[in-house]
Amino acid sequence: MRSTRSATPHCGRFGGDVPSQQPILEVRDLTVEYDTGSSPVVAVDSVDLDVHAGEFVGVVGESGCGKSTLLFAIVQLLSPPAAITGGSVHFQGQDLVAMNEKKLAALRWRDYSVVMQSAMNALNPVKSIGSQFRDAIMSHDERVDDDRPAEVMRMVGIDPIHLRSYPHQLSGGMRQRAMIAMALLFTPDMIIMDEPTSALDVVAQRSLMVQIKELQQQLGFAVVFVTHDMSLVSHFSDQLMVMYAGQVVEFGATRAVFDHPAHPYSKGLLDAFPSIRGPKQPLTGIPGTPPNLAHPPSGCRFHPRCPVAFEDCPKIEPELYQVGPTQARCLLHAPGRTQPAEPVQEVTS
Ligand SMILES: Nc1ncnc2c1ncn2[C@@H]1O[C@H](COP(=O)(O)OP(=O)(O)OP(=O)(O)O)[C@@H](O)[C@H]1O
Repeated sequence: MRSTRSATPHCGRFGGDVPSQQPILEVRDLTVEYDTGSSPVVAVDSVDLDVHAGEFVGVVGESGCGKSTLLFAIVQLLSPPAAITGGSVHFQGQDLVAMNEKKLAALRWRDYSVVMQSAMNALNPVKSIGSQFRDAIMSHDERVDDDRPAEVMRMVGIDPIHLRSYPHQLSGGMRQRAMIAMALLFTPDMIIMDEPTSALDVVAQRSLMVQIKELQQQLGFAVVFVTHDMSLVSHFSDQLMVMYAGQVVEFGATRAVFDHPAHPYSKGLLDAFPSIRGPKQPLTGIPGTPPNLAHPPSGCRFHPRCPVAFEDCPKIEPELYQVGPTQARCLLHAPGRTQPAEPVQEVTS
């Protein structure tokens, strides 16, 4: 059986400190388009991301900003009309974009696993959990102890007797836990999770998140975790990537982004959910709606909704600028620029 690892402290590419080791996942300039027949929908636009061993990276943003497309592109599970049109994904130094399906299948489950939103869709309804675990084991040329399925079930808090159960015989929370158990069969180096708790009630969600975090700290795997729930990432992720309209608009240590959001969109997201720390504040949403990614706004994509937009925002495309320990794609932070006293435009709600 593969050995377990211990987590090492480190931080991401934009985190401010010097990473302690090579990233296990290096995403560079990754671009994904949906071919819609007319104008392509650029759902992921030149995204960079480094993930180090044992790191928990949260990816947040409103619905439709490209979070799931990014995850599917990283693990090479996109299907038409989506396609990677630029950039690279290296996992442990291996180029996943150039890799054939056979080699990818050998890496999946063993070196990295994927846990999606709905276990009911991911699990085969006509096979018992144990039989699906055996299929995953047998598809790899890897020796695994006979009691490993029972062991991973125990790790996620499910009685191994349920290896005999079919997915429909388990509750939603148990199915998600069973998916996570399956993801742990080979003790992978990284688990990619796309809103794994979104179908659960708040209590089950918390308990599953705590368990994921404990397992991550105990076994040392890295996690890339997509959610629209800021309170989840505030508790569990080390690094935070905020996406808007297919782009990374802010990246940094989670605490730094929460304490001092550098992008007006990050601030809007934070102001839209209740904080358990500090004084009670009225919740404010973000006015307007995310743009159509086939025709994104000119300049800064957030400018039509931004409360502090100024005259350059519709004209100049911002880059990711270093802002203290984080990076933000906002012209307010462009070198040599100063913040105007008043916004120059009305925000549409
Ligand atoms: N099959 C498709 N054809 C065209 N455009 C698509 C298709 N699937 C997704 N998109 C577009 O790609 C963009 C990104 O979608 P994606 O599902 O990755 O966003 P998301 O942030 O994960 O949203 P959610 O939180 O709702 O899952 C959206 O604007 C969406 O309209």
